[in-house]
Amino acid sequence: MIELSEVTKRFGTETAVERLSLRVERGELCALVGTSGCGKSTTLRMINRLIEHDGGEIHFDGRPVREFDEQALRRRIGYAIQSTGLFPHWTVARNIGLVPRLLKWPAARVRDRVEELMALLGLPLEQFADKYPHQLSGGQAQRVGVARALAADPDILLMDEPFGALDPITRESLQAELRRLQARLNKTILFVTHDMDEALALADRLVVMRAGRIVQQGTPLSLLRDPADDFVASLLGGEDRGLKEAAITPVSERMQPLSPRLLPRARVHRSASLRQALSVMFREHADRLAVVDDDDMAVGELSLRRLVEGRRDE
Ligand SMILES: Nc1ncnc2c1ncn2[C@@H]1O[C@H](COP(=O)(O)OP(=O)(O)OP(=O)(O)O)[C@@H](O)[C@H]1O
Repeated sequence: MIELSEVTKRFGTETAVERLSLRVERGELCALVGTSGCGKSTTLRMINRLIEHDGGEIHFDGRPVREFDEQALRRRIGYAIQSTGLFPHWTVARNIGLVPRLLKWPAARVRDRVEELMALLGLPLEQFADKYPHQLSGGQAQRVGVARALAADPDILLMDEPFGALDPITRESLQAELRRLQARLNKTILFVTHDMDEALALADRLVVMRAGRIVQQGTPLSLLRDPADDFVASLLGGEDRGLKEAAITPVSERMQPLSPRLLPRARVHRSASLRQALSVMFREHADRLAVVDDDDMAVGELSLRRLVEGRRDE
């Protein structure tokens, strides 16, 4: 879907990205992480040619991006950024319909698409369609930005901290929306974030960059368990790595069958994370939990020992 081979970008004498090779497969959600200034945004912007690369090759759908007409390329690649980039004098509906209108979709189809996206992103039409960006909260504006990026149904979404600067609750609900969209629409997403928990929770693949290069890539679990060096280990959370691993491992993976022993009162849902289970144990002073389903029926149990040692028998 997107393939970067030995891509380099220099700004004057400074090398922002150096011989970077990366392949993002169709339907994959890939997160770029790394310290400030390591070249994440530059990498993203070279893909849709907001920045031209100096060396190497970038392919989109099997063709070098240089061969595409720039505007045509950008209409096929959704782009959402933290500052949203909405046009201030346009209504929400007009902002969302921008790319479909540029693609000369008939007016009725544009209208239907805008309505569909507003519903998808939890922006009720009556309430938001005619508002202007300055009348929106930060989180609502970011939803509009994501809706606009999705409007022409691009196969690829590039997202540069689209949920930055949001409170944790709004952020979590937008992350959940992104996961749903990803599952439903099978988009290829390349995502830049500073929030390691966000990257670990959302990404199929994590790509760690340092000084313009990739230092390690793999699934969140593989990187947490086996960071290539101290830099990766500390970026992923240092001594908190264990808890971060627990946060992305569901209880259902470690749960044991119900034993004949009396079921503990403290309980946790089967879809909760091991980190949440640990938190319940800590709060309830319990070393064993009942694992329950949506109907609050016990479907298994989880001991502290099993939670902690689970990996031994994997
Ligand atoms: N237009 C530009 N002109 C000159 N230097 C630039 C330009 N854009 C980026 N750079 C430099 O290139 C390097 C990489 O920048 P980039 O924005 O890609 O980093 P980043 O990893 O996205 O950083 P952050 O996490 O802080 O957003 C930085 O050192 C930056 O100063």
